Amino acid sequence: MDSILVTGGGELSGQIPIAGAKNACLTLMPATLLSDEPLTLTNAPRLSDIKTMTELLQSLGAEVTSLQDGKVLAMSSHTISNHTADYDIVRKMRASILVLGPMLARDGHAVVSLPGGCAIGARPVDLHLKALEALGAELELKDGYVHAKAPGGLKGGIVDFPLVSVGATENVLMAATLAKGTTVINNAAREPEIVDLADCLRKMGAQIDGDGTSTITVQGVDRLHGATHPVVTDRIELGTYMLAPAICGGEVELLGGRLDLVAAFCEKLDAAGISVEETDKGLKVARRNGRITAVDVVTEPFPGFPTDLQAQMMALLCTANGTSVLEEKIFENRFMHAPELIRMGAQIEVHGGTATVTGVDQLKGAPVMATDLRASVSLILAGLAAEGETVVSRVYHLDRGYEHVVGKLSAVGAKIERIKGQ
Ligand SMILES: CC(=O)N[C@H]1[C@@H](OP(=O)(O)OP(=O)(O)OC[C@H]2O[C@@H](n3ccc(=O)[nH]c3=O)[C@H](O)[C@@H]2O)O[C@H](CO)[C@@H](O)[C@@H]1O
Ligand SMILES: C=C(OP(=O)(O)O)C(=O)O
Repeated sequence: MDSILVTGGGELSGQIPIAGAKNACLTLMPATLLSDEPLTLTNAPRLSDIKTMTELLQSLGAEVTSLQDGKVLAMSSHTISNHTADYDIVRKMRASILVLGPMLARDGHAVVSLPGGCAIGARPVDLHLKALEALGAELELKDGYVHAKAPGGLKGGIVDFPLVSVGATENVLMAATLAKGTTVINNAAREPEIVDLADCLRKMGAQIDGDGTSTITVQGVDRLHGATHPVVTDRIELGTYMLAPAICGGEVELLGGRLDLVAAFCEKLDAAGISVEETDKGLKVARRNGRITAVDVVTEPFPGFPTDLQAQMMALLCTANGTSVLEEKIFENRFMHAPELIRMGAQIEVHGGTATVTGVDQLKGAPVMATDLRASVSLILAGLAAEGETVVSRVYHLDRGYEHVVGKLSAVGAKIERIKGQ
């Protein structure tokens, strides 16, 4: 198993290009199942999760061709030849549940394995299922699979989400595009990935209003057609690399970065003493002066501070002046990076969903273990600021969400390399 060796110290300078968003691409790809015409995605990220979604769609009968080194995905789903999403693929990636809504909407039946829990929390899919039931789906849970039917086709309905779910909003939004009549989704997620999905679906002929707000209205249409769509910039990759100069010093420009994607995160960076400037090409980030100032962070659905940047932000706050309190409100077990950061000399106390971080002068390199995607990259960021060498093991988590992490960070002066087979 590969690991990443980071040698700390030294300021960073230069440019890092930001890829298309993993989480947008993973919901745009299943949209191909809604139409018998081709859907082409440009600006796709080159990630193992995208390969997994490719494998899943192919298992359902879709053609998926990766062009231009993986940056373009040409997909076509003339017919869905298999309506069962198998456990062996679904268990690798929770976003697999997103094939349920499209298959059900197009052909009136689908069988999808339940994804099960994961390291950061239980992550049930009850909200996906209830939302589809509101559109007339008949569901049965059997042998670990959701067996879904809509014999006369889905019908528009009112979906009232009791809590904000990105995936459930995406699933029902896709399903509603082909349902008969009008669907209203209340308490919908407002993430940029939802807006990107709605933009793509509109290009395919869907009638959607209100995406980006808490109420989305969908007027069902008889069929969707083909389209070409660029995947939105990855705001989590953007935020992650914004933290590199914040932690190490220096100045780095994030190409393709947009303030509107990371506004709440930038407010916290500002309070911590990090400057963010808009340029023609993206965002330029530098540490204003001296030591980072401690700040408190609460994770929330968009437009709040994203849970997917909490681990990376914690890495920054480990060397801040003062005590920071981080409250994780989305996932019940998303502080697994804390014990690893403690191995590097950080002072962190975790009680339930709250982590209290008291800044230390200097982190020290150590062997550490990645437990999930964002935890992995937080350990790399901490390693960049630490004295000596840090070896991050289990980096397959990282490959799910960061393309060319070693190349991107080396290009701005970081001392980082991938070590094969350790
Ligand atoms: C592929 C993808 O886009 N993943 C993102 C997506 O995950 P995902 O779509 O799975 O996250 P959700 O927004 O659905 O989860 C939010 C909360 O709702 C709960 N919940 C969700 C669904 C459900 O049926 N029942 C239920 O109780 C979850 O356990 C969690 O506590 O949004 C998360 C929150 O921004 C991000 O961290 C993930 O990176
Ligand atoms: C939690 C994440 O992804 P997923 O929902 O695919 O597990 C993430 O991107 O940080």
